Amino acid sequence: MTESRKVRSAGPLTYRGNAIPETTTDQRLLDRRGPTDWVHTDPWRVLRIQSEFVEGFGLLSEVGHAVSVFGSARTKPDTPYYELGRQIGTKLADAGYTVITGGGPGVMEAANRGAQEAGGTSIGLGIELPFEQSLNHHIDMGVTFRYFFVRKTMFVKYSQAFVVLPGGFGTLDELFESVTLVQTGKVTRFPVVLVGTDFWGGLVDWIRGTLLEEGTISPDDPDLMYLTDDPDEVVDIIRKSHVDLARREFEAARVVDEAASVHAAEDASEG
Ligand SMILES: C/C(=C\CNc1ncnc2c1ncn2[C@@H]1O[C@H](COP(=O)(O)O)[C@@H](O)[C@H]1O)CO
Repeated sequence: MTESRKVRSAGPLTYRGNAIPETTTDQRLLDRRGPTDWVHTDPWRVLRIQSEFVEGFGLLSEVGHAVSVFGSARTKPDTPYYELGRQIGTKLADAGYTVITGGGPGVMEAANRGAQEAGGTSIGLGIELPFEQSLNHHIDMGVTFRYFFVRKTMFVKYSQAFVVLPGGFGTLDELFESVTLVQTGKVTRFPVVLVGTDFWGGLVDWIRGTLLEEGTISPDDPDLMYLTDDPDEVVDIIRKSHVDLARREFEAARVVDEAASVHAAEDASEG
Protein backbone atom coordinates (compact mmCIF):
# COMPACT_ATOMS: atom_id res chain seq x y z
CA MET A 1 0.00 0.00 0.00
CA THR A 2 1.43 3.42 -1.00
CA GLU A 3 1.69 6.02 1.71
CA SER A 4 0.28 9.45 0.75
CA ARG A 5 1.95 11.42 3.53
CA LYS A 6 3.27 14.88 2.66
CA VAL A 7 6.98 15.10 2.02
CA ARG A 8 9.47 18.00 2.06
CA SER A 9 13.13 18.02 1.04
CA ALA A 10 15.39 20.61 2.67
CA GLY A 11 18.85 20.33 1.14
CA PRO A 12 20.00 16.77 1.89
CA LEU A 13 17.25 16.29 4.49
CA THR A 14 13.83 14.68 3.93
CA TYR A 15 10.87 15.36 6.19
CA ARG A 16 7.50 13.54 6.15
CA GLY A 17 4.15 14.10 7.84
CA ASN A 18 4.28 15.77 11.22
CA ALA A 19 8.06 16.10 11.02
CA ILE A 20 7.78 18.74 8.29
CA PRO A 21 8.85 22.10 9.81
CA GLU A 22 6.31 24.92 9.75
CA THR A 23 8.68 27.19 7.82
CA THR A 24 11.36 26.68 5.19
CA THR A 25 15.07 27.33 5.81
CA ASP A 26 14.93 30.43 3.58
CA GLN A 27 11.95 31.79 5.49
CA ARG A 28 13.82 31.34 8.73
CA LEU A 29 16.87 33.05 7.23
CA LEU A 30 15.07 35.97 5.60
CA ASP A 31 11.87 36.61 7.54
CA ARG A 32 12.94 37.10 11.09
CA ARG A 33 15.13 39.49 13.01
CA GLY A 34 15.62 37.76 16.31
CA PRO A 35 18.03 38.43 19.14
CA THR A 36 21.58 39.27 18.05
CA ASP A 37 23.49 37.62 20.88
CA TRP A 38 24.79 34.98 18.47
CA VAL A 39 27.08 37.64 16.92
CA HIS A 40 29.10 37.53 20.14
CA THR A 41 29.33 33.76 20.46
CA ASP A 42 32.49 31.72 19.92
CA PRO A 43 31.17 29.71 16.94
CA TRP A 44 30.45 32.97 15.15
CA ARG A 45 33.91 34.29 16.12
CA VAL A 46 35.45 31.22 14.51
CA LEU A 47 33.87 32.26 11.23
CA ARG A 48 35.20 35.78 11.64
CA ILE A 49 38.66 34.44 12.41
CA GLN A 50 38.43 32.23 9.35
CA SER A 51 37.42 35.18 7.21
CA GLU A 52 40.41 37.18 8.50
CA PHE A 53 42.74 34.40 7.39
CA VAL A 54 41.02 34.36 3.99
CA GLU A 55 41.36 38.17 3.60
CA GLY A 56 44.99 38.11 4.71
CA PHE A 57 46.00 35.19 2.50
CA GLY A 58 44.10 36.80 -0.39
CA LEU A 59 45.91 40.11 -0.02
CA LEU A 60 49.38 38.74 0.54
CA SER A 61 49.70 35.48 -1.36
CA GLU A 62 50.92 37.11 -4.56
CA VAL A 63 53.36 39.47 -2.91
CA GLY A 64 56.97 38.69 -3.86
CA HIS A 65 59.87 38.50 -1.42
CA ALA A 66 59.03 40.57 1.62
CA VAL A 67 60.52 41.75 4.89
CA SER A 68 58.56 42.72 8.01
CA VAL A 69 59.79 45.78 9.88
CA PHE A 70 58.77 46.23 13.53
CA GLY A 71 59.33 49.10 15.91
CA SER A 72 57.76 51.66 18.17
CA ALA A 73 54.40 53.21 17.33
CA ARG A 74 55.53 56.32 19.27
CA THR A 75 58.67 57.32 17.37
CA LYS A 76 58.20 60.84 15.98
CA PRO A 77 59.17 61.95 12.46
CA ASP A 78 62.55 63.70 12.21
CA THR A 79 64.05 61.63 15.03
CA PRO A 80 67.08 59.38 14.44
CA TYR A 81 65.16 56.08 14.71
CA TYR A 82 62.42 57.36 12.38
CA GLU A 83 65.08 58.26 9.82
CA LEU A 84 66.75 54.88 10.31
CA GLY A 85 63.41 53.12 9.71
CA ARG A 86 62.84 55.21 6.62
CA GLN A 87 66.30 54.43 5.22
CA ILE A 88 65.80 50.73 5.89
CA GLY A 89 62.44 50.84 4.08
CA THR A 90 64.13 52.51 1.10
CA LYS A 91 67.06 50.11 0.97
CA LEU A 92 64.84 47.05 1.27
CA ALA A 93 62.67 48.34 -1.57
CA ASP A 94 65.77 49.09 -3.67
CA ALA A 95 66.87 45.50 -3.10
CA GLY A 96 63.51 44.27 -4.41
CA TYR A 97 61.81 43.45 -1.11
CA THR A 98 58.23 44.39 -0.31
CA VAL A 99 58.09 46.09 3.08
CA ILE A 100 55.43 44.90 5.53
CA THR A 101 54.72 46.72 8.79
CA GLY A 102 51.99 46.89 11.39
CA GLY A 103 50.57 49.81 9.41
CA GLY A 104 50.64 52.23 12.36
CA PRO A 105 52.57 55.42 13.15
CA GLY A 106 56.21 55.79 14.26
CA VAL A 107 58.75 53.31 12.97
CA MET A 108 56.06 51.47 11.02
CA GLU A 109 55.19 54.64 9.11
CA ALA A 110 58.90 55.39 8.61
CA ALA A 111 59.59 52.03 6.97
CA ASN A 112 56.44 52.21 4.81
CA ARG A 113 57.38 55.75 3.81
CA GLY A 114 60.94 54.78 2.83
CA ALA A 115 59.66 51.87 0.75
CA GLN A 116 57.05 54.00 -0.98
CA GLU A 117 59.53 56.81 -1.71
CA ALA A 118 61.80 54.24 -3.38
CA GLY A 119 58.93 53.04 -5.57
CA GLY A 120 58.70 49.69 -3.77
CA THR A 121 55.63 47.92 -2.45
CA SER A 122 54.56 49.08 0.98
CA ILE A 123 52.11 46.99 2.98
CA GLY A 124 50.41 47.64 6.32
CA LEU A 125 48.83 44.93 8.45
CA GLY A 126 46.86 47.02 10.92
CA ILE A 127 45.19 45.95 14.12
CA GLU A 128 41.87 47.09 15.54
CA LEU A 129 42.62 48.83 18.83
CA PRO A 130 40.31 50.28 21.50
CA PHE A 131 41.23 53.84 20.50
CA GLU A 132 40.75 55.40 17.09
CA GLN A 133 43.44 54.39 14.69
CA SER A 134 43.92 54.17 10.95
CA LEU A 135 46.59 52.87 8.62
CA ASN A 136 49.41 55.36 7.97
CA HIS A 137 49.44 57.27 4.67
CA HIS A 138 52.41 55.45 3.15
CA ILE A 139 50.73 52.13 2.48
CA ASP A 140 49.91 50.76 -0.98
CA MET A 141 48.04 47.70 0.26
CA GLY A 142 46.60 47.24 3.69
CA VAL A 143 44.28 45.19 5.81
CA THR A 144 43.16 45.78 9.37
CA PHE A 145 42.77 42.70 11.54
CA ARG A 146 40.57 42.15 14.58
CA TYR A 147 42.76 39.40 15.97
CA PHE A 148 46.44 39.79 16.84
CA PHE A 149 47.20 36.10 16.29
CA VAL A 150 45.82 36.12 12.72
CA ARG A 151 47.87 39.21 11.93
CA LYS A 152 51.01 37.59 13.37
CA THR A 153 50.55 34.58 11.11
CA MET A 154 50.58 36.94 8.12
CA PHE A 155 53.86 38.57 9.14
CA VAL A 156 55.53 35.20 9.47
CA LYS A 157 54.01 33.50 6.45
CA TYR A 158 54.76 36.26 3.99
CA SER A 159 58.18 37.55 5.13
CA GLN A 160 61.67 36.31 4.46
CA ALA A 161 63.12 38.28 7.39
CA PHE A 162 62.20 40.34 10.44
CA VAL A 163 63.86 43.69 11.07
CA VAL A 164 63.32 45.05 14.57
CA LEU A 165 63.94 48.69 15.43
CA PRO A 166 63.68 50.16 18.92
CA GLY A 167 60.24 49.80 20.45
CA GLY A 168 58.15 48.92 23.49
CA PHE A 169 56.03 45.95 24.54
CA GLY A 170 54.50 45.42 21.09
CA THR A 171 57.92 45.31 19.46
CA LEU A 172 59.32 43.00 22.15
CA ASP A 173 56.36 40.68 21.68
CA GLU A 174 57.02 40.53 17.93
CA LEU A 175 60.76 40.06 18.45
CA PHE A 176 60.42 37.19 20.90
CA GLU A 177 57.65 35.50 18.98
CA SER A 178 59.82 35.46 15.88
CA VAL A 179 62.93 34.27 17.72
CA THR A 180 60.89 31.51 19.39
CA LEU A 181 59.59 30.36 16.02
CA VAL A 182 63.15 30.16 14.68
CA GLN A 183 64.49 28.55 17.90
CA THR A 184 61.83 25.83 17.83
CA GLY A 185 62.27 25.17 14.13
CA LYS A 186 58.73 26.28 13.26
CA VAL A 187 60.25 28.59 10.69
CA THR A 188 63.59 27.86 9.11
CA ARG A 189 63.86 30.53 6.59
CA PHE A 190 64.44 33.87 8.17
CA PRO A 191 66.96 36.01 9.98
CA VAL A 192 65.91 38.36 12.77
CA VAL A 193 67.88 41.61 12.60
CA LEU A 194 67.94 44.01 15.54
CA VAL A 195 68.72 47.56 14.52
CA GLY A 196 70.17 49.97 17.11
CA THR A 197 73.17 48.74 19.10
CA ASP A 198 72.68 51.34 21.89
CA PHE A 199 69.04 50.36 22.31
CA TRP A 200 69.31 46.57 22.01
CA GLY A 201 72.86 46.07 23.34
CA GLY A 202 71.69 45.75 26.98
CA LEU A 203 69.10 43.13 26.05
CA VAL A 204 71.61 41.12 24.02
CA ASP A 205 74.12 41.28 26.94
CA TRP A 206 71.41 40.09 29.33
CA ILE A 207 70.48 37.25 27.00
CA ARG A 208 74.13 36.15 26.85
CA GLY A 209 74.92 36.90 30.49
CA THR A 210 71.79 35.69 32.26
CA LEU A 211 69.75 33.39 29.99
CA LEU A 212 72.79 31.57 28.67
CA GLU A 213 74.51 31.44 32.09
CA GLU A 214 71.34 30.08 33.71
CA GLY A 215 70.97 27.50 30.95
CA THR A 216 67.50 28.63 29.93
CA ILE A 217 68.60 28.89 26.30
CA SER A 218 71.07 26.86 24.20
CA PRO A 219 74.57 28.09 23.40
CA ASP A 220 73.62 28.76 19.75
CA ASP A 221 70.43 30.67 20.59
CA PRO A 222 71.92 34.17 21.01
CA ASP A 223 73.15 33.86 17.41
CA LEU A 224 69.57 33.64 16.17
CA MET A 225 69.58 37.46 16.25
CA TYR A 226 71.85 39.81 14.33
CA LEU A 227 72.65 43.25 15.74
CA THR A 228 73.64 46.27 13.67
CA ASP A 229 73.24 50.04 13.18
CA ASP A 230 73.86 49.96 9.46
CA PRO A 231 70.91 49.84 6.99
CA ASP A 232 73.20 48.41 4.28
CA GLU A 233 74.20 45.58 6.60
CA VAL A 234 70.52 44.87 7.31
CA VAL A 235 69.95 44.31 3.60
CA ASP A 236 73.19 42.30 3.20
CA ILE A 237 72.24 39.93 6.04
CA ILE A 238 68.80 39.35 4.53
CA ARG A 239 70.11 38.89 0.99
CA LYS A 240 72.76 36.46 2.12
CA SER A 241 70.33 34.32 4.09
CA HIS A 242 68.00 34.39 1.12
CA VAL A 243 70.76 33.16 -1.20
CA ASP A 244 71.77 30.48 1.35
CA LEU A 245 68.17 29.33 1.58
CA ALA A 246 67.83 29.13 -2.22
CA ARG A 247 71.05 27.09 -2.27
CA ARG A 248 69.78 24.72 0.45
CA GLU A 249 66.44 24.31 -1.34
CA PHE A 250 68.22 23.64 -4.63
CA GLU A 251 70.46 21.06 -2.93
CA ALA A 252 67.46 19.38 -1.23
CA ALA A 253 65.62 19.19 -4.57
CA ARG A 254 68.74 17.74 -6.22
CA VAL A 255 69.01 15.02 -3.54
CA VAL A 256 65.33 14.11 -4.02
CA ASP A 257 65.78 13.97 -7.82
CA GLU A 258 68.85 11.77 -7.46
CA ALA A 259 67.05 9.38 -5.11
CA ALA A 260 64.11 9.23 -7.53
CA SER A 261 66.37 8.33 -10.47
CA VAL A 262 68.16 5.65 -8.42
CA HIS A 263 64.77 4.11 -7.52
CA ALA A 264 63.62 4.33 -11.14
CA ALA A 265 66.82 2.59 -12.32
CA GLU A 266 66.40 -0.15 -9.66
CA ASP A 267 62.75 -0.67 -10.64
CA ALA A 268 63.73 -0.88 -14.32
CA SER A 269 66.49 -3.47 -13.66
CA GLU A 270 64.15 -5.55 -11.46
CA GLY A 271 61.34 -5.38 -14.01
C1 LIG B 1 50.37 53.98 20.32
C2 LIG B 1 49.66 54.46 19.10
C3 LIG B 1 49.18 53.69 18.14
C4 LIG B 1 49.33 52.22 18.14
N1 LIG B 1 49.03 51.71 16.85
C5 LIG B 1 49.49 50.57 16.32
N2 LIG B 1 49.14 50.28 15.06
C6 LIG B 1 49.61 49.17 14.47
N3 LIG B 1 50.44 48.31 15.07
C7 LIG B 1 50.79 48.56 16.33
C8 LIG B 1 50.32 49.70 17.01
N4 LIG B 1 50.82 49.69 18.25
C9 LIG B 1 51.59 48.59 18.34
N5 LIG B 1 51.60 47.93 17.18
C10 LIG B 1 52.40 46.69 16.88
O1 LIG B 1 53.39 46.51 17.88
C11 LIG B 1 54.63 47.09 17.47
C12 LIG B 1 54.85 48.43 18.14
O2 LIG B 1 54.50 48.35 19.51
P1 LIG B 1 55.28 49.26 20.56
O3 LIG B 1 54.66 48.86 21.86
O4 LIG B 1 55.03 50.67 20.19
O5 LIG B 1 56.70 48.86 20.47
C13 LIG B 1 54.55 47.36 15.98
O6 LIG B 1 55.58 46.68 15.28
C14 LIG B 1 53.16 46.88 15.57
O7 LIG B 1 53.17 45.70 14.82
C15 LIG B 1 49.48 55.94 18.97
O8 LIG B 1 50.69 56.55 18.78
